Amino acid sequence: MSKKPPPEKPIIHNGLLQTDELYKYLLETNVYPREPEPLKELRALTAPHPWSVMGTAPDAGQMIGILLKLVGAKKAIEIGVFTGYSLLLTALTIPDDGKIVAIDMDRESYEIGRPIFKKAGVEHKIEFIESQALVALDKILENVSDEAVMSTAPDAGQMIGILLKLVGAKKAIEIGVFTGYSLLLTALTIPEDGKIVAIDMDREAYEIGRPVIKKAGVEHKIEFIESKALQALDKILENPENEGSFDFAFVDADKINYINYHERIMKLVRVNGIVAYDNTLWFGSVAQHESSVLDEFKEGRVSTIKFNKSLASDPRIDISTVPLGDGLTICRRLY
Ligand SMILES: C[S@@+](CC[C@H](N)C(=O)[O-])C[C@H]1O[C@@H](n2cnc3c(N)ncnc32)[C@H](O)[C@@H]1O
Repeated sequence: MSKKPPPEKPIIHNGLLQTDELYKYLLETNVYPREPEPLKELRALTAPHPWSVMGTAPDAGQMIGILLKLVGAKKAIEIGVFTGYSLLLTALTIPDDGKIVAIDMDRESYEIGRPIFKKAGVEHKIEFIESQALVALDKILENVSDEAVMSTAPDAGQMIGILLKLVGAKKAIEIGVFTGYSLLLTALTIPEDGKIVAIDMDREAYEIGRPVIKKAGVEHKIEFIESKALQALDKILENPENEGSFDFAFVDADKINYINYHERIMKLVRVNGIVAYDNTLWFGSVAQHESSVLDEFKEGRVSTIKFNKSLASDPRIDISTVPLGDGLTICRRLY
């Protein structure tokens, strides 16, 4: 926008109000006396800009401030930054650990306001993205769906719930927790004095879901182990009392290790107990020719094919692969 020629006539700032006097009255009575110093400074700094009219009007800014407070905003996104009046206002309003993703293709104008954000001590809350907004938004959304795809699919979850009830599971083990969808589902299903050993090397993701687990009143059933799963399983197996002590196991972690997990879990789950493996159809790639598989699925495809083959010929289990979610293979330990 800043590359456009500036307007020939100055534009009057009276918005939809009938007269400049009325607008001036509003600003001088309600807005300027309460406008924080850094915003005043930024407005003054922007005033000589040929496109200063692009800055968010301070009266509208005041309303945005109220809305931010009402929703208790901690994470905000802004499309269209210019020199940053509304951005600074947002940064001044949200808490110290808040975050604003601010998108504008015009870095030059953003740099005008930046020293004031710095001086106001709020620059750490801002992630400026110099980009066309649609491109930036699509990129942000890619990330969200990548993460969302990690969670166990709700239809597979429903089946896990039935299985837990059928085996009367009281003691379960889960490998691959992420934010805890399947973990919470298990915790909600097993009895009050039930126990789940939940293993994941990523505590951060677990902490995202933990408040929900707490609120649901089931946190006492969970023992979270932050560790690489193989190490944690070997440690659990050091105690012979743990052998055959689990009614149910759910595995939803790195595909390359499924074979290794299976050997250990066969020792931990009791005879007649259930083990469910997630993602055993690996986005459909197991039935595709390698040449037509996307690069990011190739490694998982090879591991999954190998794993499925080994389960199919494992005499210690009954198996059934159900096309729920990304493929759920259910095994019952026979001996
Ligand atoms: C698909 S997600 C699990 C999703 C989870 N079941 C749910 O319902 O949201 C996979 C998880 O496995 C964990 N993981 C991957 N490899 C691991 C390993 N070797 N040891 C422990 N955790 C691992 C990742 O940190 C990630 O959180």
